[in-house]
Amino acid sequence: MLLPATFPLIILAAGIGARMGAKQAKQYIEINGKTILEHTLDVFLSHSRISQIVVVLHPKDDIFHKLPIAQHELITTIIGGDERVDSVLSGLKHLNQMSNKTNENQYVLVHDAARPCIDHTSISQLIEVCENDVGGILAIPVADTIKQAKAENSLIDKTINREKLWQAQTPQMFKLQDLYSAIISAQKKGLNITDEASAMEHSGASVRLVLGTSKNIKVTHPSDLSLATYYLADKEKTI
Ligand SMILES: Nc1ccn([C@@H]2O[C@H](COP(=O)(O)OP(=O)(O)OP(=O)(O)O)[C@@H](O)[C@H]2O)c(=O)n1
Ligand SMILES: C[C@](O)(CO)[C@H](O)COP(=O)(O)O
Repeated sequence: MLLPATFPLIILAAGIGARMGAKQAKQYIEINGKTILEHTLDVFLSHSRISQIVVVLHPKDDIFHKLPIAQHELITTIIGGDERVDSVLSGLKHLNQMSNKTNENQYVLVHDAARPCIDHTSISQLIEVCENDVGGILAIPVADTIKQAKAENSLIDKTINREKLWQAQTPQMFKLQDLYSAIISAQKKGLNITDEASAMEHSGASVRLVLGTSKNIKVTHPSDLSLATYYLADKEKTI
């Protein structure tokens, strides 16, 4: 019987967490005795379909290599860039260099270190939908009424029909070569690429939306920490 395929993962941990405003980058804030980055890595290291993890770090990071998890055999580290998309490119280039022969069908998953509440079921569902497809992302339908502001920003221009609106999450999964080409081409056109899917969309690809959960928050502002703490404690109870 054929074993299910396994895939490399890029974990983006090169941000500075400006909106969090903590002393250290937000991925190193401790929740329930572990850093946010360790929580995130633990979920993927214990998932049977992840073959290796490239952790993308800030050039001035002097914390990661002091953590015991840095010694894990599936983990390698590299240095990221100024913007999130530059860090993704660093990860993709590294994986390309590591593989002996270029495999056009090699998929890769990309995930924000700042999303520690990701769960095994969501990862499995994303992989099952995407592994023989163009690729896709975890996302959830927008739950609130959405307003568009006028130029002045504090007056409502109109209410947007939210029927087709989804909030993008990570992980996102695409073929490595397709994603690399899509990002390079989007950058040449000067497009603002805030996630992997947007680069793929600009390349004309039909990207799949895979239903995630609202627990997979991106820890961005100080107020997100209590919610992440609650979700992570809840997750540990169920393991
Ligand atoms: N140059 C960058 C910028 C961001 N990230 C990573 O991308 C994820 C999502 O980005 P965001 O939440 O914006 O993180 P920060 O850039 O750290 O936060 P801020 O924008 O508030 O500074 C995070 O895990 C972050 O570490 C990265 O690897 N490289
Ligand atoms: C990729 C992402 O997590 C999707 O929601 C998000 O776009 C990245 O965060 P940023 O704050 O826009 O850098």
